[in-house]
Amino acid sequence: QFYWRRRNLPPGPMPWPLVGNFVSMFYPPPGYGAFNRWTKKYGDIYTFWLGSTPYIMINSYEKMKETFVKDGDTYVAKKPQGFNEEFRGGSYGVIETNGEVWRNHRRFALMNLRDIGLGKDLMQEKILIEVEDMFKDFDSTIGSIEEVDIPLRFYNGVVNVINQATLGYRFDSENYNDFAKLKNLLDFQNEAFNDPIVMIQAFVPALGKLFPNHSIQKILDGFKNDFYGFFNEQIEKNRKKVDFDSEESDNYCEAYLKEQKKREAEGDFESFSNKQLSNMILDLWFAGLVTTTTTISWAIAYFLHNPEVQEKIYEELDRVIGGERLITTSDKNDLPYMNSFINESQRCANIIPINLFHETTKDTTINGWLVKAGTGVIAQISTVMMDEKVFPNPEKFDPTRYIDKETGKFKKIDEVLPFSIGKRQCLGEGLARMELFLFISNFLNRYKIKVGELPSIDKSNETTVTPRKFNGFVTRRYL
Ligand code: HEM
Repeated sequence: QFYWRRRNLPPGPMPWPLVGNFVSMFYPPPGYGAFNRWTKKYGDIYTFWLGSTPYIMINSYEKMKETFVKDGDTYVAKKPQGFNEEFRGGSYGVIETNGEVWRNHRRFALMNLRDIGLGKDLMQEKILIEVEDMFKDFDSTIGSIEEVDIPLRFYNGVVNVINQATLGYRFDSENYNDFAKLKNLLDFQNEAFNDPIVMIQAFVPALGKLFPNHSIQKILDGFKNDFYGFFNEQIEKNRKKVDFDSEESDNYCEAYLKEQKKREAEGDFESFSNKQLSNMILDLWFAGLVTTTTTISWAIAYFLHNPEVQEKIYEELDRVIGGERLITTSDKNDLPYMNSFINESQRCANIIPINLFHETTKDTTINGWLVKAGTGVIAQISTVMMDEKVFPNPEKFDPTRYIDKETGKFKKIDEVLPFSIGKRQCLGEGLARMELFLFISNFLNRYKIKVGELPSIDKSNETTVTPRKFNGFVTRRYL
């Protein structure tokens, strides 16, 4: 059957019965090796099978532009995944929905992010409050003989940014227990999905029955009530506080509840439902938290591994900032090396070894192959970010790749696309970029870091790219 179906698809690695190419993807983990190998062998378009579903992989920036950008509407849909709909109780949220639901809610979320301050200085102010809180926390550890968990401090800050943006409040000492409970759930979920037997069930659900202790359904059931319970409780608290007469909203939930009321008054009880709201908050929370914190932890790990990078960063900060004042986005253009460092961290951390699963919305042609509507397609960003033609010696961490030799300014390279490409490009890109810049530059400006043991930057022991864990000491640079 595979043989028959493969005849009409771009050539690629031979799939195995039941699992397709899933197993080979982990030789070696987390998958870059296999995708690179196949790109070299079959070119920038080939077919990869997950279980019995084929996905056409797009592996160069040029082809991504031809498909996901120039013909965006054909590549806009996500391929529905059964386990996801079962978890949510239907098709809800923004990450996995299609058509009108997706379009309306993506637009509304983007508009709201802008309104609550992304386009103005308001979002920056909120992030800088978290930066200062992180400073207080780090400062209190100075002189202690115990090493501190450095990535955890960033995690706390990023959680507060996303919680402020979605629900309008931050976690502090008074509600720390809520946060601790939530963090346990998130850690549990992250670890569970690092197990290949769990991951493959997303594509071959029947395998769950063979491995009852690793059943994806059991794992999802284990935390879904707690997650929805937490978000629903916060939504109801918010509902009680909303001033429905005011046009201004301070967070996503408040704006949503106002829109809901407006639509209900017009007889529309469907499009802004309560269930959609809890799923939207879940999506924004999940998509925004792990990605950003994982990237920051890798950036600090690369910093620790590269003394020459440390020197250049400190030299630029001393020259341009020259003291402990807070760095803001208005300093961004004057810190080309810092921007290059963050860019290279995103490229090398390459946290999404296989991008999200799309499908074609109509019959089309890819590289001369006729492709039917509903065929899986993936913009394989991790391969493009390791393309040795664009990034010579791609394994090397080298921020100078982005420094223009003549002007000394930051130079954008299109192939660095951690936020993906096309109509479903990351909805939180603006927020994430602001967070990465403000958290990382302010931290490195204020502190010197010393760690007993360098964090590992080897990814081959895990099936996904997980946050780096490390402890160390910090001291103030200017005191
Ligand atoms: C360093 C941080 C981040 C990275 C690397 C990242 C990366 C990505 C990628 C690769 C996609 C998939 C796009 C595709 O389907 O091709 C995506 C989608 C998405 N991201 Fe992010 N993201 C980050 C931060 C955030 C933040 C902070 C938020 C929330 C405020 C967010 C919300 C979303 C949402 C909602 C989607 C789905 C968009 C849609 O389907 O229309 N992300 N992100």
